Amino acid sequence: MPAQTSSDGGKWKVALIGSGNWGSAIARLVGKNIKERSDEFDTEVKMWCYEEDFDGRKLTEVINEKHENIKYLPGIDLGDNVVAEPDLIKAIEGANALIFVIPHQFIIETCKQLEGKVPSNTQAISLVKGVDVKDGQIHIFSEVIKEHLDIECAALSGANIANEVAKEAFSETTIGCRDIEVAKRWARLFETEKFRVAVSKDVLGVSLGGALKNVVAVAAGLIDGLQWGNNAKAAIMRIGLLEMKRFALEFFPGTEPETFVQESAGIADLITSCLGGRNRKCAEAFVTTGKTFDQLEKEMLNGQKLQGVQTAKELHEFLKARGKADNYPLFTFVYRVAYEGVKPDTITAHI
Ligand SMILES: NC(=O)C1=CN([C@@H]2O[C@H](COP(=O)(O)OP(=O)(O)OC[C@H]3O[C@@H](n4cnc5c(N)ncnc54)[C@H](O)[C@@H]3O)[C@@H](O)[C@H]2O)C=CC1
Ligand SMILES: O=C(CO)COP(=O)(O)O
Repeated sequence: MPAQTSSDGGKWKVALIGSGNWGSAIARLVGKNIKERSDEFDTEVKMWCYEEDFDGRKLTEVINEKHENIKYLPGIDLGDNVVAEPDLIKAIEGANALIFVIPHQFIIETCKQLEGKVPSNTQAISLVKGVDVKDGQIHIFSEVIKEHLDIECAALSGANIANEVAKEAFSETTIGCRDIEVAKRWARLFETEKFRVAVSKDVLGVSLGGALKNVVAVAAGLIDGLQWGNNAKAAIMRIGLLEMKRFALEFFPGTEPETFVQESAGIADLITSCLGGRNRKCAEAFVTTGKTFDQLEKEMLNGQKLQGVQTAKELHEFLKARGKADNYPLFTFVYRVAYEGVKPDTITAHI
């Protein structure tokens, strides 16, 4: 069969920037898919790893020997066409399709290292859940990546707990991409029978659903820690979803409100994160142990990163500068609990 072409023509050579819990699960999924679609994708997938020692050895060496990320996704075979690479520039060499999948706090420093080194016909997609707040401005990471590297950048987000996707349990996701041909090609790269992809033009809504739900998931975890039960948690999800949508529409004109209620990147991600995510888990322990979020991240996540608490801080900085913190009471409450010692059990007086 001849190679399929898309708006940029020819085969895509894919590289992943990131190799954490979600990064590794996605590397496995993409690596497996690519083997079956070698007519339009190069079969080898380079996966950039932020190098570290693990049991006295380099983590990348162990990943490449065992085909398993024993630290961030233990027990899952990544496949022999996924190759870990500690050098960022080598990892993207020859690639024309970049998947960004690192914790949001590291995106800017990583993009800076890539500036001027990425050919202009490269396509990118951000799987990062978070927002960038700087100098009173707020941006989604697709925009940040586009700005730094001068390339197009789509977004993928959904109800996608990494360990479940890695085990091939059924999930849905949403790709936000303005160019429909490119969107379809990203969908062919990611879609499997068990990982169902919907395509939308709403890059903003897709990105903001993933970023903002992390803050709501922290609130849901506080409710679990307080043992207030399911009615209370459902209320937090409902109030949180409305706050997410309102924030997106107020500060990101052009966001499609339907994305929040119709797409996996909206309500479904909110639900799965409030039931089973890391933000939820650590927030529950915050109440039951009295430890700080920094301590809990270190003790409970084995190197994985919390996104919701830092996002609450970034949103607060942005909203406070505009005198609008009180208009977003749930986001503001999470910030105050994490950083100002406000007691979780006062939530009903705040929201
Ligand atoms: N884990 C999950 O279930 C899901 C995560 N996401 C999102 O995907 C993004 C990436 O998450 P994960 O892959 O789970 O990461 P993770 O939470 O497992 O983070 C650990 C990764 O960060 C890397 N890291 C540490 N310091 C770094 C630095 N200075 N520069 C670059 N990398 C560094 C580590 O080497 C490791 O690969 C996040 O925004 C997250 O919200 C999205 C869907 C599901
Ligand atoms: O984004 C996620 C699921 O879609 C994972 O959320 P956590 O970071 O809270 O684990």
